Formats: sequence, structure tokens, C-alpha cells
Amino acid sequence: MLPSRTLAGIKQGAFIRSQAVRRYASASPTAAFAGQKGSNGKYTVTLIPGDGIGPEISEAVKDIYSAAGVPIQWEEVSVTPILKGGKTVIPDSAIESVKRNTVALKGPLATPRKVGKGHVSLNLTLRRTFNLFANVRPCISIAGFKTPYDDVNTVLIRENTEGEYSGIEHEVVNGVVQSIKLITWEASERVARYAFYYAQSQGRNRVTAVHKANIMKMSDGMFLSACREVSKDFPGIQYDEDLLDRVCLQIVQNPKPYADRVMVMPNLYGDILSDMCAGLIGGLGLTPSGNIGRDASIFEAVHGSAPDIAGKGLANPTALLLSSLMMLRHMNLDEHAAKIEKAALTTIAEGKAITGDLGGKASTGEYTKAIIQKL
Ligand SMILES: NC(=O)C1=CN([C@@H]2O[C@H](COP(=O)(O)OP(=O)(O)OC[C@H]3O[C@@H](n4cnc5c(N)ncnc54)[C@H](O)[C@@H]3O)[C@@H](O)[C@H]2O)C=CC1
Ligand SMILES: O=C(O)CCC(=O)C(=O)O
Repeated sequence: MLPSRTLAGIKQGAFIRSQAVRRYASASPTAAFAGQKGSNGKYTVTLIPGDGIGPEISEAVKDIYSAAGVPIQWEEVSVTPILKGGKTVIPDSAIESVKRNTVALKGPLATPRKVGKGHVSLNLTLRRTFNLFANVRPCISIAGFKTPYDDVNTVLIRENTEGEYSGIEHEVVNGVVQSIKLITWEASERVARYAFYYAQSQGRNRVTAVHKANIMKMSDGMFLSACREVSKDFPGIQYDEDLLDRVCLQIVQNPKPYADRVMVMPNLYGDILSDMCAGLIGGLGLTPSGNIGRDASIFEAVHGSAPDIAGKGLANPTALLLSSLMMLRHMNLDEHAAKIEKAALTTIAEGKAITGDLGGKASTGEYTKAIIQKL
């Protein structure tokens, strides 16, 4: 029997602050925001604009924040990788900025696709560097924006530091490579505990662990054991388990039943399932996420750098904007978040100034202006 290690700060009932149920909540008890306003009355937040469409959508967020009078000043840093001792690393200045500010908004970072070559993913490097153990991915239908379903309301919590994304790969012999899926009890337990905490604080009454333990009996099996163990500490929350493939099928047939719960799962499953859910509400231009850690949290869109549309003014900044609203709520700036959220969702529902991915004709700038006019 494995020991049940309790992560300090996420015990049932030991919440740092009570939280109302909120759309795009970050619900982070582990990294309770302790930032102080500067002498200018503003909090400093690290901004990593990112690659591809990153700078365009970051600019849109900055413009909306200025217009909305959000008390934030951005500390912009580059994470262009540098070579240090034969390894690709993120510049120290970027690391120091996130450490100092404890919150960051990050645009997408591209990872070279060359087979077996190119630097490692900086997205994953950042998650590991700051031990951002839970990736929260809410996906909610936007009222007034017509898609095949009006009632998608899923929250995925993805283990964010290990699993299939451990990056441990090697060639055994010519023509045979091995990639190791590393699952630890500690990481499984802490993400499970976070999922239960999130469900409880956001009024969701069930946690479903999504897995393939029928095949990966030891790795996913242990992930499930950790979830089961944690579930005992949350008697008010129902707990069940479902197979990843079944969940995919069921969600695309009828997403409604999933609105009552939080789904928690190993790393890769969360990556794929969240893109699938995004497809149900209008695409990757709409889905936010928060990488939550104990000492820092980094908020980013689910999507990547979209090289196919970069620099053309076609990018939809909503996903990054909604990620930033998760960040504002994490920082207890709820009123600012609510005001911006209303302006953005109303702009989409009206449909007059929406970007091409949503079937409109507006440029990134025109859509941004339409939001600003509604603030
Ligand atoms: N967290 C991160 O920073 C992530 C980074 N990536 C990286 O991004 C690069 C591109 O990856 P892809 O597989 O092409 O995925 P992607 O998410 O960048 O693009 C997939 C499709 O969605 C569209 N799309 C994405 N975001 C959009 C937006 N905001 N507005 C309008 N359309 C949007 C793109 O134009 C493309 O057709 C790769 O280098 C990948 O490694 C991918 C996923 C996440
Ligand atoms: O780092 C990358 O290039 C892709 C990462 C990704 O898809 C994710 O984990 O969200």
C-alpha cells in the first residue's frame, strides 16, 4: 500500500479563501496570490508574448487591459532559448521575473518539428521549472454563438509535469526507440487533490478520473489508485472513473452530462481531450487555461503559435484574453475580470466583429476595438 501524502494547503475545508462559482475560475489554493501593488497602485505581471500569433494576441490583451483600467503593469520578457552547457535553457531573466511576480501570462511558444532535432518544448520546460502541476482547462459554450451544441461546460484538469510528456526517450537499437511514460504517486495525488478541491470550490459535484488503465495497468493504474485515495477525503464529491476513448465518444455525442463535474487525467490525455472539447464550442480561438503551481502560476491559451495565420491580423485573441481573466480571478481582481468577460462574450454573441475562425470577417484589431467599446 502506497502512503497517502498530503499536499499542504489543499485539504478539504482548508481553503485559503471562499470562492463563488465563476466561469473561467482558476481556483488556486496552492498559489494564493500574495503580490503587492507597487507605488503606482499596480501589480506587476510577467508577460511572455510568445511566437507566431503570440505577439498579436498579447497586444490585444494589453490594449483591452489599458482601456479597462486593470491595475496591472506588464513586465515583458523573452524566452528565446539559449544554449548553456550543451542544453537549451530559458534565459535567467525570464525565470527571475516569474519567480518575483508569481503570476505570468504567456503567449504560445513554438516547438521545432524536426524529427529527433531542435530544442525541447519551452512550454513544458516552463511547467517543469515552476512545478506547475495542474493544468486547468475550462471549455464552455458561448451563449449566442451557434455551434452544434449549446451546452458544453467541461473542466479538464491535466497532470502537467510528467506522464507521456516526461521527455525520456532513447534509441534501444537501430530502428527501435523507447519513450518512457513516467507516473509518480506524488504527482498523481497532488493533481487529484487539486481536482477535488477545484470541484468543491466551483460547485461541481463529481470528479471523473479519465484513464487507460485497462491497457496501462501499472502507470494509469497507479494514477487511479491515487485518485481513489484522495476521494476518501472528499465525501461530499462523487468519484468515478471512465476510459479515455469512451469519454471522447460520449462527449461528442452529448456533452451535457459532463457539465456537473471535473475530469482529471494524465498529461497527454488532457492535451488531446481539451482540443477535442475546444472543437465543440467553436475552436481553439476560444479556450483558456491556467498552469497552477504552489509558488507560481502561468496562464496561457490552449492553442499553439498558429504559424499558418501569424502576422496576418487573423488571430482570435479570445483564448489568451480568457486565460488572462483566470489570472485576474487568481489575483482577486474579479470585478475587472467580470467586466472584460462580459464585453468579450457579448461581442462574440453579437457576431458583428468576430474573427475568421468564428466565421466572421473582423481582423484581430477590429475585434479588439469592438470589445473595448463595450467596456
Ligand atoms: N502551449 C503552447 O504554447 C502550445 C504550443 N504549440 C506549438 O505551436 C506550434 C503550432 O502548432 P499547431 O499544431 O499548428 O497548433 P495551433 O494550435 O497553433 O494551430 C492549430 C489550428 O488552429 C488555428 N488557431 C490556433 N489558435 C488560433 C487563434 N487564436 N485564432 C485563430 N485560429 C487559431 C491555427 O490557425 C491552426 O489552423 C507548434 O510549434 C506547437 O508545438 C502547440 C500547442 C500548445
Ligand atoms: O510545447 C509544445 O510545443 C506543445 C505543447 C502542448 O501541446 C501542450 O502541452 O499544451
